[in-house]
Amino acid sequence: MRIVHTPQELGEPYGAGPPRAVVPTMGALHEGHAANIRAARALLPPGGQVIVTVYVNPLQFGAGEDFDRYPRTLQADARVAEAAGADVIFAPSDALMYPSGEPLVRLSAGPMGEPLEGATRPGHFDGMLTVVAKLLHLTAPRYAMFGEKDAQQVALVRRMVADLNFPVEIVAVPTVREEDGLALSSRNRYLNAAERRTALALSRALFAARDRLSAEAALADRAAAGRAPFGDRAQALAALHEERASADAAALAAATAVRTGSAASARAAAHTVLTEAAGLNPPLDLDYLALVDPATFREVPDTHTGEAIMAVAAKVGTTRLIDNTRLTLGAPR
Ligand SMILES: Nc1ncnc2c1ncn2[C@@H]1O[C@H](COP(=O)(O)OP(=O)(O)OP(=O)(O)O)[C@@H](O)[C@H]1O
Ligand SMILES: CC(C)(CO)[C@@H](O)C(=O)[O-]
Ligand code: BAL
Repeated sequence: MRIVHTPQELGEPYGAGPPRAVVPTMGALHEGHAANIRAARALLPPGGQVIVTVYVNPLQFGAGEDFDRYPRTLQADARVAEAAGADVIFAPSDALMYPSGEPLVRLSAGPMGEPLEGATRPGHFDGMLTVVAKLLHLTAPRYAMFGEKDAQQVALVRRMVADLNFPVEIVAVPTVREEDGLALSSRNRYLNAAERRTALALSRALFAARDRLSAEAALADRAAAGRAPFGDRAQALAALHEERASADAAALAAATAVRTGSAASARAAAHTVLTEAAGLNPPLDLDYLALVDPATFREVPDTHTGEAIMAVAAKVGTTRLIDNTRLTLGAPR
């Protein structure tokens, strides 16, 4: 495996050589990145080239964010990339990426870039799309891999290549998690042990929403099959092994108005976990919990049925983390 710094060193330019798959990263590689690299390898025919880009893009960081302290670990990254099956790391310089300094012309993410990450990090997605466009020009891949952990990012990249006719297929890779559920992230290395315990609330909130929906669906199926109903709603969810049921049984018992499989139900389950984590030491400082339409990243109404993305962002100490999961909201029963 080679580390190169210019597009010329990548070999045949602009699609003339064997097909390429690119994995754009900011380095500090972990198993999540490795999954992207393995997925890239699996897509290519023999002789194809897997390129991992490593570039900490100043344009997508706001003032006061962690650009300066972001981990830069190129030699260790090379070992992870090679073990996962990459052929080359492309680590461009600032001078190559931004030859005239801060670019006067840049891409605009538009309305899908405004909520959630876009609201907390103004300009982040314009900077991200601008660098991704440049990396795609420089590497000329057939495929480009992006993690579902950054759900709004991959949705925006898909729109960019569709709206601007980029000749590349965007491939989304499922989120890799630690055994206890924490989504792998380069920023996890900022966490001490106590902060890491608090940070677990992000994934636990998402799982609580998912479990609530599946417990409610099972409950409705049971009723539809004519089997005896449980004593009350809380008892029913507990019997169906919903993780949170015992902790918020009272709230559930009172929540008779909550429709089976509804957005409100999912939001309530997640908020129970996040509220509890706000009282931990150190506390979880919630930025947002959102249940959004995957096509717009706008909040879905309580009447929404079908696919939705539940996304969460929070700070623990000085570290800001994000996570998300896909949920299917049921029709009213
Ligand atoms: N746990 C994960 N599973 C799968 N893909 C991931 C995971 N974490 C990051 N990725 C993907 O790897 C690519 C590069 O991400 P990046 O280098 O920013 O790493 P990161 O771990 O997300 O870091 P950060 O801490 O900055 O969020 C992105 O497409 C991202 O979605
Ligand atoms: C896609 C990306 C490499 C662009 O800088 C970055 O946003 C990331 O690491 O997700
Ligand atoms: N993982 C997305 C890149 C960023 O946080 O800037």
